[in-house]
Amino acid sequence: MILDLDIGNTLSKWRLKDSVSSEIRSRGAVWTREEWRPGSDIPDLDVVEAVRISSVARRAVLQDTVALLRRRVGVVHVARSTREALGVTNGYEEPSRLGVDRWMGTLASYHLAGGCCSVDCGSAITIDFVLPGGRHLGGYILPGLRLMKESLQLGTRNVAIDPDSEADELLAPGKNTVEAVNHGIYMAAVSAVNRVYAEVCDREGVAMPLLLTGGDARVISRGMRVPHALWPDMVYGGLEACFPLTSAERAGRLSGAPSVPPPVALEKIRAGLAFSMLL
Ligand SMILES: Nc1ncnc2c1ncn2[C@@H]1O[C@H](COP(=O)(O)OP(=O)(O)O)[C@@H](O)[C@H]1O
Ligand SMILES: CC(C)(COP(=O)(O)O)[C@@H](O)C(=O)NCCC(=O)O
Ligand SMILES: [K+]
Repeated sequence: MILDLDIGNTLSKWRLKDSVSSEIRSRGAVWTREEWRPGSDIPDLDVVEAVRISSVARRAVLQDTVALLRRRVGVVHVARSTREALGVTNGYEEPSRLGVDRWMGTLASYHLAGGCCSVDCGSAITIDFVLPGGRHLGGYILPGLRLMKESLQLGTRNVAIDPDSEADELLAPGKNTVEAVNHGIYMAAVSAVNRVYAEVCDREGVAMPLLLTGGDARVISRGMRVPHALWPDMVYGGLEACFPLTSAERAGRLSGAPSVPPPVALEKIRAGLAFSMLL
């Protein structure tokens, strides 16, 4: 079995993948914290031959996790943000500073769709662009839904937005504090992603496929005005592409990769942008 770990600021996600069949056997998540407890937090390491890790948690968390895993597992791959990988050149002045989850998501999205926009709706919402040809432009970081809500300190933090709510309802004026907060942060996140996508496509003169991942991807997806695909395993996809271990991965097939709808024509994106400026 292969153990894949995606350690984010809020949740540490894991999944077990069969190294022969490439099937996902199990998955789970625990709150990101200082210490991992094998058995309760992560599955039985006796069945694991190799581990791949993407972590944006504090350095000490990663170091301890790697030390623990190296004692038990023969192969441990730790992903890093590099200047270039898989045909993509990192747009950061200091490439190693780009969050490795963004780098993994970007590499996976480019592998699947070519030039694209990849959005990760987690603790933070990150929006990254790669042009056709592989030049990563850099991106945008804004607070995620939960962080925005917590920062208001109105005692609404534990009332999550139902991911099945209709976008129309979430965009309507709230009639109590919980609603007003939930609808406000939703409006902030969704309009930022829609606007950033349109602005960058306009600026670069190319309509790019759009891919979303992260804990809040499903609800944000409902408010998106342009065609896009959801890819819950996008970060894992980057790990698969960087450290291929199964025959499917070596053939370039990434788990759970969605079919990506073609973007709308650039003229339409520009018309939408021009319209929003007039209001
Ligand atoms: N069941 C859930 N538990 C925790 N967070 C959730 C859950 N469902 C949705 N979320 C949202 O997803 C975010 C965490 O998503 P995730 O992509 O795992 O973030 P990160 O990679 O930053 O840890 C939270 O900030 C919260 O807004
Ligand atoms: C921006 C992030 C905090 C997002 O983390 P997440 O929401 O996935 O937990 C993470 O990618 C990170 O720590 N990045 C380093 C800074 C940067 O990318 O510029
Ligand atoms: K994120």
